[in-house]
Amino acid sequence: MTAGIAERSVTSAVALRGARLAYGDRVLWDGLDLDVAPGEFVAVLGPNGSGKTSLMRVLLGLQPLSTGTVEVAGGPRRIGYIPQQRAISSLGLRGRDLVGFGLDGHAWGLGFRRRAERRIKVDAALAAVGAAAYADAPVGVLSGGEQQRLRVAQALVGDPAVLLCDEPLLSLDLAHQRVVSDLIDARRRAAGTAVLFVTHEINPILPLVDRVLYLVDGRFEVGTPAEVMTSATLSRLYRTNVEVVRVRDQIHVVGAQHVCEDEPHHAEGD
Ligand SMILES: Nc1ncnc2c1ncn2[C@@H]1O[C@H](COP(=O)(O)OP(=O)(O)OP(=O)(O)O)[C@@H](O)[C@H]1O
Repeated sequence: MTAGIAERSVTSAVALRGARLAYGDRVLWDGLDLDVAPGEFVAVLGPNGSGKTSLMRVLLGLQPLSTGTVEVAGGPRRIGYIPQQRAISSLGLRGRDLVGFGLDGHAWGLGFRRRAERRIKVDAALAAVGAAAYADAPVGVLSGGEQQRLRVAQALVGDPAVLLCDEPLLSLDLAHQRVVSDLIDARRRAAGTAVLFVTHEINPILPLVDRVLYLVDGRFEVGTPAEVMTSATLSRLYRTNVEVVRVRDQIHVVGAQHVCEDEPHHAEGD
């Protein structure tokens, strides 16, 4: 059975059943069953090439499953997506234009009333992320953190039922990491938006995480951080001796090469 994205009337925001994704002989994951509840925050972890971005692409309807089914509440149009950060150099684009791309259709050709409604939504999204002050500046002159706030606003402006975040904290300093993760957390609490958050670093978001999906080389584990982030579970996934050490409120993974949490972030374009 080939999967298609279907609208879903039941309670899960995202449901994967028997999901398998393979490129040729290479199986990224197989037999993946995952229900994400409205308002739930799921961290997606795993080393480079384990299939985290591919999972986002499946949920967006851009990549068909090899087998199994995927369903997203409201269909792909109710998904907000924060892609991996790339610096935007455009001087012809303003922040409010970028955020407006998160709404269906274009401002051109709309009647006065629809244009006014659109502007109200964009202004509200800009205000929610604290970007109103630079909404009319060319995006290319803004800092990485400012651009990232605009991407969050763009993902939220369409009132998503599901928010997919692909390493949204990459290249942000600690203060901006906090701002962006707090914005995402506030949204899911206020609007019941389900969040799937791809990251190489669980610690900055650990207080927010309800469950972890950990992908390694065709194997995976789903559970609470306390269930998944253990020496036994990660050693099984990595098929080598991995030690999970808790220091205060942080989790450190040591003892294996290619274990992602203690590696520095890979550079853009990797
Ligand atoms: N369309 C495709 N055809 C063939 N192989 C692909 C395709 N898309 C991705 N891959 C391969 O699948 C693997 C998983 O890629 P993916 O980008 O999903 O990994 P990831 O976990 O997000 O990695 P990273 O942490 O490096 O971003 C990679 O080895 C990649 O080269």
